Amino acid sequence: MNILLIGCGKMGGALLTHWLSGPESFFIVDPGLEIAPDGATLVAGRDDLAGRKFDVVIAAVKPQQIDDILPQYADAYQDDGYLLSIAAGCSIERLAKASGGKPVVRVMPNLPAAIGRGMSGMCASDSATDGQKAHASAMMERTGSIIEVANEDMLDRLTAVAGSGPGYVFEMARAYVEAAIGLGFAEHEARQLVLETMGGTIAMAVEDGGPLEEMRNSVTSKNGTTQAGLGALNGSEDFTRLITATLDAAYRRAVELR
Ligand SMILES: NC(=O)C1=CN([C@@H]2O[C@H](COP(=O)(O)OP(=O)(O)OC[C@H]3O[C@@H](n4cnc5c(N)ncnc54)[C@H](OP(=O)(O)O)[C@@H]3O)[C@@H](O)[C@H]2O)C=CC1
Ligand SMILES: O=C(O)[C@@H]1CCC=N1
Repeated sequence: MNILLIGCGKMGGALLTHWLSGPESFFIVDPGLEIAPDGATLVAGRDDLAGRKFDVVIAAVKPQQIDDILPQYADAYQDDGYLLSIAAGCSIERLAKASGGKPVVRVMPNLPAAIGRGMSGMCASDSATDGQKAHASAMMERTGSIIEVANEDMLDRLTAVAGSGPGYVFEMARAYVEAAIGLGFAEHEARQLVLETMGGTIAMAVEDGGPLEEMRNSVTSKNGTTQAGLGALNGSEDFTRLITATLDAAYRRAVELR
């Protein structure tokens, strides 16, 4: 199976590292790339394809570039080929038009796919076959977990939760480290304390599977240090409101990008 990856930046490149271990042959077009990753073939652009046809074309460029770039490759699909897009927001209708009417599978990955811990969502056009959906899903499973959502609006909501999610988590970790430095730790100590605390806590929550509120309470001694800290963090529910506003803003942006 031949696959053309259009755009091999932060997200496309992260996914590719796991895709390259699969059975497909990868061709990459990205003007910023000088050397192809091991096992892939770099092509300069549309005119460098020598009439080659692809079973899957993957759009991993910015949503704003889709309408300019994808039509250039509209005749590069096999008859039963499909388009897989990871572009935030960009609708199936727009993607189908830009690909010359090909079946479309929209996937929303996230950056921990780089270490095989991605969390993706997927939804497809009515024209996509079960085989095409199963193939896209299997590709994403090589990079972590995937769920199928009922419709595109839910994919845009998933983008706000999981696609952008690592950005919020990195920012929380950054602020947490900054505060630990403020309490007197050296930067490397603060980083270790915070990342091990966050990582260990998340791993425990996943392994336990119980209600997060109960797990939080199991740390919180009456009139103890955690209660004091949580009072400052979310005593008047400001943190809850902030997280809600964060997801709402990201979702609204996904809708604008449709
Ligand atoms: N980053 C993330 O965490 C996530 C991103 N996404 C989606 O992935 C897509 C890519 O985002 P991201 O990887 O962050 O962005 P990047 O800018 O890192 O990647 C886009 C790549 O496309 C290249 N490019 C530009 N023009 C062309 C062209 N004409 N043909 C082929 N390639 C081209 C860019 O090269 P150059 O830099 O030289 O312009 C760049 O390497 C977006 O649609 C985004 O919504 C989805 C989920 C998560
Ligand atoms: O910020 C963005 O638009 C992309 C999509 C999800 C994560 N990064």
